Amino acid sequence: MTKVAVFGARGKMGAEVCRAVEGAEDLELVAAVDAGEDLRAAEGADVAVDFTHPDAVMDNLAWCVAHGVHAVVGTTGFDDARLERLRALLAERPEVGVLVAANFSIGAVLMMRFAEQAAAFYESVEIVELHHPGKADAPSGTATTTARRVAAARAAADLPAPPDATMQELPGARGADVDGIRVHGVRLRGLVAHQEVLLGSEGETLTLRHDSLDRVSFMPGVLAAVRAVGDRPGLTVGIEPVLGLG
Ligand SMILES: NC(=O)C1=CN([C@@H]2O[C@H](COP(=O)(O)OP(=O)(O)OC[C@H]3O[C@@H](n4cnc5c(N)ncnc54)[C@H](OP(=O)(O)O)[C@@H]3O)[C@@H](O)[C@H]2O)C=CC1
Ligand SMILES: O=C(O)C1=N[C@H](C(=O)O)C[C@H](O)C1
Repeated sequence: MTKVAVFGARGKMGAEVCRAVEGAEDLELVAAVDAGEDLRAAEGADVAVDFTHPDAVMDNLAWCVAHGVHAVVGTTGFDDARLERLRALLAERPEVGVLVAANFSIGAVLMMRFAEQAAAFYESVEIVELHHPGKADAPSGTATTTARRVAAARAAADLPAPPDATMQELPGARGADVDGIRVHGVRLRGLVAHQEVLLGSEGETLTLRHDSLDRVSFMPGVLAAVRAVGDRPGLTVGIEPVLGLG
């Protein structure tokens, strides 16, 4: 049995993860910790799963690494600087594994890969992410990750910036600029987590869309990561390696 602690256990994702762990025969939920509660409840855990808040996650991970607890992290807000800090923490405890993923749903992982593959073939690309109105961060971690991967693929293909004649705009009208890719955010009651990648060239467009209609969509990826992280010392970014996607 792998002993699992959940941080953010009373949140939307944390509660779903607690249910998924309790329903898995090879996993045991040993701690369910929420804001203001003592992380020491997780001391006996093999793996901690963090779905908290971008402001809280780094302290939680510092605690995990210091206590030799592997971690699976869904909380967003990981830029290069944060990943570097995490690598530095892990260098002190090289036996510990931490897996950070912007999105644990299989469809979203595939969407990001397909967008990266298509990027070199289209002059234009923009991303629209659509989420529930309780989301704290914008753009979403998934949209930011997608934009960075698309931008890298375009750069590798020597593509110039997407065409855009805008000379005059209200602030925000053209979305956020992530590595030169425009990302637009929608917050709407009734939504869970959705994204469209719009690609266009002369005479055609390609739209890649993914919808998480229920938070159960993230659970197969989270459980696969929980089962794998103990055998992956150091930092793993994304769930592709765990899914055998290379
Ligand atoms: N990678 C992925 O596949 C996914 C990632 N996410 C990300 O996961 C994060 C959480 O999302 P969601 O569940 O919707 O958010 P919620 O606000 O519903 O849940 C977050 C929970 O964490 C609690 N919390 C805050 N600080 C701490 C702390 N220091 N220790 C323990 N618990 C804490 C919050 O308590 P309180 O409300 O009292 O502050 C709340 O109960 C977000 O960053 C989101 O973007 C979401 C879905 C999928
Ligand atoms: O806050 C959410 O809900 C989600 N957050 C992640 C993100 O920011 O990409 C993953 C998914 O989009 C749901």
